[in-house]
Amino acid sequence: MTKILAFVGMPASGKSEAASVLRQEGITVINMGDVIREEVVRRGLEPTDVNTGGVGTDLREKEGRDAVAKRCIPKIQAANEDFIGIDGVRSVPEVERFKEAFGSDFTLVSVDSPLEIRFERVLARKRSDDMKDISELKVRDERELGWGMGEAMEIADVVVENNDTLDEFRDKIMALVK
Ligand SMILES: Nc1ncnc2c1ncn2[C@@H]1O[C@H](COP(=O)(O)OP(=O)(O)OP(=O)(O)O)[C@@H](O)[C@H]1O
Repeated sequence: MTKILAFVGMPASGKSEAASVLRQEGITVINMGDVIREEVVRRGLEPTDVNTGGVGTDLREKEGRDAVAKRCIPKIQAANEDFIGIDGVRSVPEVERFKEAFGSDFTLVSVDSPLEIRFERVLARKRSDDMKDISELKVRDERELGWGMGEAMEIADVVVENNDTLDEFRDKIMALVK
């Protein structure tokens, strides 16, 4: 059976950093956002932020709130690997779908970091779609919480705090992998 480590967390909490620790260990990481980007391409649309958001909403409306998880499951099964990472869990129905498919081999990890620290990191990473003001990060937090991410974080199997150095955080993720 495939063991799965899936990450959930607020914007800029450190999910990509956690995923990169897995990748460095040679573990395949499936990004749930990529599933939506694939559907954008399949529909012949440009991969803009608006189109990705629209297709994500449309998929959830037509195929249920666990739509993206449902599309990830065959990918995980086809990969036929011992260990897989998942970046981008956003709601309880997704967690339920994964638990139904993989049982106790599925471990949900909540990456926790306070707003102020996340905002400092956002300023430092200079990503094109990032916010310039802490109030914009709060708006993004609210949007994610509106999709049920808070509840998904509450049912996580493990909580990893990321409010110290990057090295310390990477060590914690490495310990989980081991
Ligand atoms: N402990 C840390 N110390 C310093 N910088 C960190 C730490 N953890 C993460 N970062 C940096 O903070 C930024 C945000 O982290 P990351 O991109 O991993 O978050 P994310 O949860 O994937 O964000 P999003 O959901 O917005 O895509 C990145 O530039 C990352 O390198």
